[in-house]
Amino acid sequence: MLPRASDPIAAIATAPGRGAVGIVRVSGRSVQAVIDAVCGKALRPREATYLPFRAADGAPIDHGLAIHFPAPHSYTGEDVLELQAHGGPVVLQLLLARCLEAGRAMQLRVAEPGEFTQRAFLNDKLDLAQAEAVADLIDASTEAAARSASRSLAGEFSREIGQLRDALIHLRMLVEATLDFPEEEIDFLRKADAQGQLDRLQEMLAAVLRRARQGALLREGIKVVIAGQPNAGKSSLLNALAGAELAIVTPIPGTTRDVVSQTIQIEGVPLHVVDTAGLRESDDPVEKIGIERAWAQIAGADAVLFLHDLTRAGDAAYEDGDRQLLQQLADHVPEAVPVLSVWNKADAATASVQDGEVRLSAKTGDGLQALRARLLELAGWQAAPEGVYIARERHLQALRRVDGHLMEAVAHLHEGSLALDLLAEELRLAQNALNEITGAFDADDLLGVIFSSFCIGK
Ligand SMILES: Nc1nc2c(c(=O)[nH]1)N(C=O)[C@@H](CNc1ccc(C(=O)N[C@@H](CCC(=O)O)C(=O)O)cc1)CN2
Ligand SMILES: Nc1nc2c(ncn2[C@@H]2O[C@H](COP(=O)(O)OP(=O)(O)OP(=O)(O)O)[C@@H](O)[C@H]2O)c(=O)[nH]1
Ligand SMILES: [Mg+2]
Repeated sequence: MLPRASDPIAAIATAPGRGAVGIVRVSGRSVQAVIDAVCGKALRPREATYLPFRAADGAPIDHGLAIHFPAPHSYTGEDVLELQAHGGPVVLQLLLARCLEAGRAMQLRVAEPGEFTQRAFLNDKLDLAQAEAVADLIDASTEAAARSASRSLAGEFSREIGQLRDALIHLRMLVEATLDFPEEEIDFLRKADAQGQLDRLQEMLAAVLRRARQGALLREGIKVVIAGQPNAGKSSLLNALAGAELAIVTPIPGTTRDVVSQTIQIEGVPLHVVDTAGLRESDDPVEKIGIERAWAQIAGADAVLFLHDLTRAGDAAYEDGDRQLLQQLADHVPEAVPVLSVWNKADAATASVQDGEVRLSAKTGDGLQALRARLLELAGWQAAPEGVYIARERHLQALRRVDGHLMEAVAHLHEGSLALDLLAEELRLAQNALNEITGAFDADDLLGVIFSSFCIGK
C-alpha cells in the first residue's frame, strides 16, 4: 500500500551523486511555511529567484534558485516548491533536512519512490499510462525507446485508448437501449449496424495492439543467448556485436566460464546479448558450474543463437556433438522460442549453409549485418512508419483481454436475441479492461505496484 496521499512530501529530485545542479522538491497543500523559513522572502509564482537557502540559525546552506508553483499549476497539481542548488550529495542532503525541519509543524516527510508522479496521477495531471511513461522515459535504454516514451507521456497512447473507449461506449449504449425494447431488438441492431461497429472496433484494437507490441519491445528488448560447443566463436561473436572486447577469446576450448552479457541496440531495439560457456561434458568443477549457468541462461532466452564452427562442418564427431546439443536445447527451450543456427568462421571455410541458417565471420564482420536483420525479425520488430508509443506488458495483457471480450461479443451477436444481455456484459468487461490501461478505476494494489518501481524523488 502507498502512504496517505495528502501529507506534504519532500525529496531530492535529481540523480544521486555529484552534478552541476541538484534539485530538492517539496509538494503539499501549502509549502508557504518552507518558503518562509528557507527562502526568507516571498516568491513570485513560477518565477526563478536567486537567493540564499538558510539554515535554522540563518547561515546560508547554499545560494540557488527557488521556484514556487502555486497549486494547482504544478507537476503534482499541489503547491510545489523547487530549490535548485549546487549538485553535491551533502549540500542536497542538508537542504532536504532543512526543508523537513521547516515543515515539521505540517508533518512534512520524505517522499516514497514515485510519489510525486502518483500525485500528478491522483490530481488528474497525468493518466496512468502517462505516469508509467514518465518512468519509461527515465529508464529508456535507446533513443527510439525514449522517443516513444515521450509520445506516450504526451498522451498519444492514451488518446488511442480513449478513441477505442468512445467507440465501445457508443455500441454499448445501442445494445443497452435495445435491451429495453425486446420485441424489435434484432431489427434494431441490424439497422444500427452493430456488426459493422464491432468489426471496426476490432480493427482499431488490432492496430493499437500492433503498435503497443512494438512499444513494449522498445521498452523491454529481447534476451538473445549465444550457445554452442566450445571454441565455436561465441565470445568473439558477442564482442563483434558489441563492438568491444568484453569477453576473453582464446583458441583454448572451454575459455568462457562466467556468463558475459551486454545490451546492444539494433534500430533502437534493445537486445540483451548473453555469451555462455561452451557446452560439453566436463570434469573440471569450474567449467561445470559455467555450463550449468549457460543452461540456465538458455532456459530464460527469448531467442537462442546456436553457434557452429564452419571450419568443422563435415567432421562427423563435431556434427554429432551439434546434433546432441540440438536435442538438449529442445528440452531446455520453450517451443515458442526460436533457435537460430549460425555458422561462424566463414572467412576460414568454403562450405555453404542451409536455407534459414546464417553464415558469418565474427573475425571479419562478414554476415553480421544479415544476423542483425534476422535478430530484429526474431524479436518481431516491424519498422513502424507511424509513431510507436511505449507500452508495457500490463497494457498488452489488458488489450488482449479486450480482444477476447470483443470476440465473445461477436459470437453473442450472431446468436441473436437470447444472447443480448451476454453481449452487453462482454462489452462492459471490454470497457473495464480498457480503463485499466489509463487508470480510470481504483485498484490500490495495482497502483502500488506501478508507482513503487519509480526512482526516489520522481
Ligand atoms: N525543474 C524542473 N524540471 C522538470 C520537472 C520539474 O518538476 N522541475 N519535471 C517534472 O517531472 C518535468 C516537467 N514536468 C512538468 C509538468 C508540469 C508542470 C507545470 O507547472 N504544470 C502546470 C502549468 C502548465 C502550463 O503552464 O501549461 C499545470 O499543469 O497546471 C511543470 C513541470 C521535467 N522537467
Ligand atoms: N578464423 C576465424 N576464427 C575465429 C572466428 N571467430 C572466432 N575465432 C577463433 O576461434 C577461437 C575461439 O573463439 P572464442 O570466441 O573464444 O570461442 P568460444 O565459443 O567463446 O569458446 P569457449 O568460450 O571456449 O566456449 C579463437 O581462437 C578465435 O580467434 C572467425 O570468425 N574466424
Ligand atoms: Mg567463450
